[in-house]
Amino acid sequence: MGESIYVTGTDTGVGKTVVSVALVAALRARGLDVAGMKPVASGCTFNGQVWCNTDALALQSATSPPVPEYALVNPFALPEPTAPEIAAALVDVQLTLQPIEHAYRALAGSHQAVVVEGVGGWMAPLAAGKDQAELARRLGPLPVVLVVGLRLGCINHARLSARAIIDDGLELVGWIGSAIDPELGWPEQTLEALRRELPVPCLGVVPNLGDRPDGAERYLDLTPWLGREAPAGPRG
Ligand SMILES: Nc1ncnc2c1ncn2[C@@H]1O[C@H](COP(=O)(O)OP(=O)(O)OP(=O)(O)O)[C@@H](O)[C@H]1O
Ligand SMILES: C[C@H](N)[C@H](N)CCCCCC(=O)O
Ligand SMILES: [Mg+2]
Repeated sequence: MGESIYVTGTDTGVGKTVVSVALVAALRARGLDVAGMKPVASGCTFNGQVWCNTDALALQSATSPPVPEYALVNPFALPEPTAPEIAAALVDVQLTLQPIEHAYRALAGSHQAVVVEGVGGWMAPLAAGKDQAELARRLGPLPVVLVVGLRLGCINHARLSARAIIDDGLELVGWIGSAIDPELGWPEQTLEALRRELPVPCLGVVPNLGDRPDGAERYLDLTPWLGREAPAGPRG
């Protein structure tokens, strides 16, 4: 389970799903059986049987066989596209960590690694008083990767996020840029500033891939993460 990871981002809509799917593919290319997971998804549609979310479906289809049932990939499927605590309250759901841990353990039992996509940015709570840090800790602790959506303002958001993850006592193994804004001015200089200011290595920069951002794994280099000296202690 040394290759399992928690994927967070500088905000919502910054490329976490694009990168999470790419991480599943990149780890599979290294010969591992890998599952993707989106424990809490707000913004779901009813397919006639269950509520489901496009991020979770993308992660489920990226998963190595045996493909797990949807409820393991996404234990909390909340209809409205808003903060989880609001989305949960709207359908009278109590969001707790236990069902997420149960689903994660099941995935980790059938696969060698699990890529877990978080919700929004790092400080978006899962529920009142329940931070994502608590979940990442409980699932491992899992190491964390930060997806930086490359747009104006991302240097500040990336530095704040990195500081918060490290302050929360989690291991931040690297960051990955995703070029969500094709109009961003001075992209190379922005990347240079991110490389200089962030205290962890860059594991890749996904260029703007247009309307169908598939195949992002070819822009990742996981060596600084997987080749690192892992800290002692329990791992997810
Ligand atoms: N490198 C890229 N090239 C082109 N489009 C991209 C790229 N990265 C992300 N996008 C697009 O930006 C949008 C947001 O990306 P994505 O859904 O991965 O973000 P997210 O952080 O997972 O969002 P959420 O918080 O809703 O889970 C999507 O439409 C996605 O296709
Ligand atoms: C609906 C959206 N795509 C995400 N699933 C939820 C983002 C929650 C962000 C909460 C916040 O930080 O204000
Ligand atoms: Mg997503």
